[in-house]
Amino acid sequence: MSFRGKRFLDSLNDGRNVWADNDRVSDLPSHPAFAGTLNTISRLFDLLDDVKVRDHVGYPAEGSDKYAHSSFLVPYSAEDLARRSHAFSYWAKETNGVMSRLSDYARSLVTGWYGSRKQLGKLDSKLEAKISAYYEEARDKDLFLTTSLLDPQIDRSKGLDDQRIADRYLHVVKETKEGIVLSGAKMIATGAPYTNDFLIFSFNKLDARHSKHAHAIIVPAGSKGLHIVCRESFAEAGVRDYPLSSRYDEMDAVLLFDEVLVPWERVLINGDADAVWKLRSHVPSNTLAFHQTIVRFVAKLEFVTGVTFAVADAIGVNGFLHVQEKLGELITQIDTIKALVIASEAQAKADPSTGMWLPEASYIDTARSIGTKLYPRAIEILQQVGAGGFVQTPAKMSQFDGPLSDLLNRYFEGVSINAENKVQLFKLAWDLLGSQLGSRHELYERFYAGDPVRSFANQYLSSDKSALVDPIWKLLRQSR
Ligand SMILES: Cc1cc2nc3c(=O)[nH]c(=O)nc-3n(C[C@H](O)[C@H](O)[C@H](O)COP(=O)(O)OP(=O)(O)OC[C@H]3O[C@@H](n4cnc5c(N)ncnc54)[C@H](O)[C@@H]3O)c2cc1C
Repeated sequence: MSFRGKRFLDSLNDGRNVWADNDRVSDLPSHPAFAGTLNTISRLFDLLDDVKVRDHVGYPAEGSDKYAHSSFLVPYSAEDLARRSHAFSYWAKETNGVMSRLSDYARSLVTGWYGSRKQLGKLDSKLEAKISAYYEEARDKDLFLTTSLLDPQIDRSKGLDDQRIADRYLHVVKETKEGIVLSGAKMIATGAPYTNDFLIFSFNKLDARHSKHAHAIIVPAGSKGLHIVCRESFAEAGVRDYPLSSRYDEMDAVLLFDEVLVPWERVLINGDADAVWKLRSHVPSNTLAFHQTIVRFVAKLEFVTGVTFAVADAIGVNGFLHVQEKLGELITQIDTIKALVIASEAQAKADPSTGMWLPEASYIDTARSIGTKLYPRAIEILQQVGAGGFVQTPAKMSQFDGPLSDLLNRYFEGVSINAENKVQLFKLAWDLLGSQLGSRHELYERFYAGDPVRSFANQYLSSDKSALVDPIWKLLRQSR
């Protein structure tokens, strides 16, 4: 292992409270729930130390003598944007598109803030300096970052005027010389157990009177009083039977704050609901981050398509017309998202206020919204093509070395694929569509970008309606 992967793993030993079941995990890299995923991430970090591949994922950072991940590159040209896009794609393909939150999303948000620091600095007198210092630290130390923006689902019909809700949503309990002290919960944070810092602010617009809940903060994962409560792990299955779960379980967690002190240098905004909303809805930084989400989505669709094609070949169903229709549909999915990535990059332009070279946001929004429907459909097609084959497998690959070996080799073979390879393929497909990890991914693609219902509705609300409706009235006027 080279320098960066090891430094990343060492950085996790910071006293953080990661809870897996009832155990507080003392050594993440050796714990079966995290070992496989951490091995994957540290390998990705090491790519930046490898002179043969580092240009695929990094760039020589200004003011620093070494490469930084391209998610930290502030784009001022089409070349810069292409470099960012290539890095997102490269990392995503390294995990077969399955890992979505490899920190390049949250890093991009910080990069967008940094590129807009002068404009955002108007929100608070100390914000520009705080953003600059944090960006440089995160870039130069390869910090792994994630976001946690939503509040716990207690009673969505009530808001912060309800005391039960106000007490449980993350809020400031006191201010001290050192910083602000917060209690309450946030959900969900993907990658939480192994992040270095959490970017935390409210996803929803808050009313000015809810100032105790209005903050934008960067919280170190090792903060005293912060509990990272993980969902059930999917990673403990063996690599031969669950090739994805064992390597790529990103882990999701709820964050419980029990009087956590966040030092002032990490408090970007405190008590100002309007300023928090301006940061949260800041188009240039969101655009840089959302761009990552659609680039990595192409890699995921390609992977599902590859698996589905292989399954169709393995059992000889690829000649049936309705199967071909479905396999063709998968290609249209890839091309749809790819085309939106290309369109967003081709129509990129300099942002008038920051000078950053930003991809066209409307195509990115469309790809994110439509992706919530494409992914479940891709998985449905995989199910339709492989049908009962996904459960016609022995429990363990190791049974090929056991007493039934000869019979398994005879009865599990496919068109021109031996039994062992075919079962391995179907187990991979099951891990994608039917395992706990597979189900989590369908949920993820439906919701990671926010509530899809409100996302589609927002596209309508923010659209240029007159450009579409005026021609209708013009035609009708001409028809009178
Ligand atoms: C696997 C996974 C990983 C995630 N990782 C992250 C992460 O790393 N960081 C992060 O910040 N977030 C993450 N999220 C959270 C994600 O952003 C939210 O799930 C999403 O925004 C929806 O919010 P919710 O889950 O609270 O659903 P809710 O908002 O509670 O919605 C539940 C249902 O109620 C409806 N509903 C609720 N309120 C309203 C309303 N006011 N108007 C109309 N309809 C309403 C919704 O349409 C939906 O049908 C993750 C989610 C998943 C599933």
